[in-house]
Amino acid sequence: VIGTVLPRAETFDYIVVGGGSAGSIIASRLSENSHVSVLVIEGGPSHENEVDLTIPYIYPRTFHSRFDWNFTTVPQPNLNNRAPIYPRGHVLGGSSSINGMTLNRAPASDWDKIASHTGDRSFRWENILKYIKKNEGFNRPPNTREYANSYDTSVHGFNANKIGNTLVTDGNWISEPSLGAASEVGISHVGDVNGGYPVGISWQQFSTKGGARSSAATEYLNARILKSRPNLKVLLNSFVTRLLPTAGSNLRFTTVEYRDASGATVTATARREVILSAGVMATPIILMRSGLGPRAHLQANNITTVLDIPAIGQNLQDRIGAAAVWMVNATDTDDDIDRDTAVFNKWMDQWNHNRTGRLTQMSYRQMIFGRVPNNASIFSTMQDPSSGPTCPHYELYPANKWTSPTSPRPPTGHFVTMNIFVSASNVRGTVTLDPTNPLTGNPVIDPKYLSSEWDRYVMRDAIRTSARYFNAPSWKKWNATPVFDTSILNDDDALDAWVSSAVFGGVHGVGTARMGPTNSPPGQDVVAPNFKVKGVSGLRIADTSIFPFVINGHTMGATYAIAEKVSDLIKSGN
Ligand SMILES: Cc1cc2nc3c(=O)[nH]c(=O)nc-3n(C[C@H](O)[C@H](O)[C@H](O)COP(=O)(O)OP(=O)(O)OC[C@H]3O[C@@H](n4cnc5c(N)ncnc54)[C@H](O)[C@@H]3O)c2cc1C
Repeated sequence: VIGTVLPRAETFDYIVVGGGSAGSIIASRLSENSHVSVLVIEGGPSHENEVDLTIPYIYPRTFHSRFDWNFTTVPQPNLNNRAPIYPRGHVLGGSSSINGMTLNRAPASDWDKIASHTGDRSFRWENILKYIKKNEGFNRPPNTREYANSYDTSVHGFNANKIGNTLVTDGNWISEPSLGAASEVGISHVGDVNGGYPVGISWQQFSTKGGARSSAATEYLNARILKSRPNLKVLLNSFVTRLLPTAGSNLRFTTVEYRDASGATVTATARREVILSAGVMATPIILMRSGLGPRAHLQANNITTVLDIPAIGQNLQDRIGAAAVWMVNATDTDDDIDRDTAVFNKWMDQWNHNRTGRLTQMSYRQMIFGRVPNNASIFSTMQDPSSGPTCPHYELYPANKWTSPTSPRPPTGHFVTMNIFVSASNVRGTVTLDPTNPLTGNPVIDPKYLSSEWDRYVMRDAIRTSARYFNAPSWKKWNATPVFDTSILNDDDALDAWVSSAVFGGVHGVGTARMGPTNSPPGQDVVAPNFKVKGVSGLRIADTSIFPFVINGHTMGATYAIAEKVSDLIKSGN
């Protein structure tokens, strides 16, 4: 059942706040039991029949659209005071409906680190894998060239009605120099990026199915499911302002206040629990508006503190990216798809005809995860913040076209862009209330990008590695030529200055309602390993905000895994 306004008398066992990547899965799993009633309150519209959310290649059209909350960060001093965009999905399926569809899981050692941090072994890689598989429908695209050692079936799930995970194995021109150059500069081949040990070069996997986006909404809250479950209701275009203590106890948070699609401010109360899944930005904001958060900050915004939880809105971690562009003499890059309508229309016709061709995926074929060398000078002053020797410090992601968002594409020429991400960042930023409008204003996002020497060091090392890769023999045939001044590579200060101008921010934020051990001191962490908010009752959080530290890969897959896990916990009465 889908709607925009709720009949007042209706009550539910569970209310899920935010029908996003995690929320869609949780609502769907809980309502598998027809005796349990579930309400989802989602701020955005439906994903159904929206072409920009369906055709993988054109996904950037969703930025700045009605499907994006359109957040920006505060000006970042280390980015020449630029304030990058911080896109978040404002639609059923949340960010999984607008994201780039790169399907990674955190490396095995990240999960093991979460387990040791929380004291809960069920987060260990070998234990979380069952939730990863439960969520997945792995498939190879049909009729494409098979590359040796490009996937490992033992780490995948094969569930037809779950998130499609499609391996890229097509022989686009870029694959040969990409794999060849990696091997020439000593980057090892990884049989499956999602096998838990991603350091090296591997074939990309995308959350697509049959040439179209496969999201938490398309698989878990699609029209078929919504129609067949009278016990599941989804309210769209309904903005949750805060949670209210439920009558009888000021520490039981099972009442949700929201502004419905008619503009009325109303409440709904769950008989059992509220699950807050509004994402890394909105979850801490909703908690703070509810009187849960750092006391001084709440006071400054005229909000009465119900429980002082200093960790809320703190510990924001992300993976920033920068784009370094190289010109090539190949003619089969994706640049012409973007700048020549006739070329785009040709591929569009093919997609419309049978959902095949270039628009079924993004401009990526391989991805490289790397580490700075063990003997790097940075380790004399700084501890390695990564989760261990098999955890990446950075990611290199070559795109078969010009993708730099900080400089416009030239009208002619063909390009390869190396997207460079810092993975194991040790920067921690904040998300706070808008002091001019604490109840409905946008989150004030300060990720403190590049504020640590570690992040700057990793960025430099990654860029230099990418230059070695493009200078390797396999790229000679394609005459790979940098579009930036390579003299910066020999000068740390010049490289830092280039990075400041080229970084485009992050989209993999975590940590603003972080999970900690059951018995950690009050306020240090927000949720316990069972996802329950510490110190209050009736409330769990399940979304990217709970991860205690940066996920060293793209975050969607890890979010799906915890959504499956929390659903299981709730269903089994834990
Ligand atoms: C542009 C972009 C590209 C990305 N690319 C990739 C990628 O290629 N691979 C990858 O793994 N990860 C990617 N990510 C990151 C990944 O998508 C997110 O980390 C993940 O989906 C977050 O899941 P979530 O459940 O925490 O939040 P979301 O999926 O964002 O869900 C939150 C939901 O809550 C709703 N909501 C928020 N506030 C309110 C409110 N006040 N009232 C009611 N509803 C509310 C939102 O509308 C949304 O539906 C990308 C993200 C973006 C934005």
